[in-house]
Amino acid sequence: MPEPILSLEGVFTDIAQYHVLQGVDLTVPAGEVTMLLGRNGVGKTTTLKTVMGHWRAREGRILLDGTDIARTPTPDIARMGVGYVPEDMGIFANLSVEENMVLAAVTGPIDPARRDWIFSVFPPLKTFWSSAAGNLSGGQKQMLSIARAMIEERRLYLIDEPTKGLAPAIISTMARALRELKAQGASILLVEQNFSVAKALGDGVQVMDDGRVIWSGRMAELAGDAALQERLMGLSLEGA
Ligand SMILES: Nc1ncnc2c1ncn2[C@@H]1O[C@H](COP(=O)(O)OP(=O)(O)OP(=O)(O)O)[C@@H](O)[C@H]1O
Repeated sequence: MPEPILSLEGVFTDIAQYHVLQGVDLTVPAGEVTMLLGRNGVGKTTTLKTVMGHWRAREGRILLDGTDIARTPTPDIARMGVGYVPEDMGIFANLSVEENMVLAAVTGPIDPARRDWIFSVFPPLKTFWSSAAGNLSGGQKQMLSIARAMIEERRLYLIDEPTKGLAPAIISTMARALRELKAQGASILLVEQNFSVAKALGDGVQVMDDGRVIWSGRMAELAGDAALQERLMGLSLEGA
């Protein structure tokens, strides 16, 4: 198993009076795609937001390549090479696709080679480069959201439900983009409810319930064990 690029150790996060994360322990091995699975409302999004510093852990350690970032400001976490794709996409509707991308590049101007690679992965972003992001289709907005995280090479991507509500052809485009990222050596922590996508992309799996990780292992093991899927998530990956 490769060294972890990210480890959470005993992370507790409160939102208002709610104890949402209740001692999350998880690791993301370098160069792997780690799926974060679990029923609705168990704390997957809160886990990503806590890593990114949008919510602050009350307790616990968040180690990025061994450095504790639990108290690090979010912009510094981004500059340390963590890209975040939020569930609500986080794009600026009134700005053009280009302006959205320029704002997402945290270390300097956009590298033209990187931009051309993104155009090859998501061709509509080239077509609509000067258009307002608010006028894009739902799938194109999701492409822009992922492209914003990809505009600079990151060590770790935190991606929240990138295929939610999308048509199958666009889901394939997303899956291809994530595979290309991985092929470049990036590590990815991915929340994904579409199990055929999860199965196709995931190397490792962490399953959450009630604010904790209740199972971790290899995707091949979970995908091949219907009883385990049922026990962990009340769902079957069979036939997905
Ligand atoms: N801003 C908030 N205020 C109050 N409660 C919140 C807030 N954000 C999340 N929660 C609660 O925290 C719990 C975990 O939410 P979270 O979004 O992390 O779950 P999730 O596993 O990502 O779920 P889903 O799959 O539905 O997105 C839920 O009970 C949710 O209602």
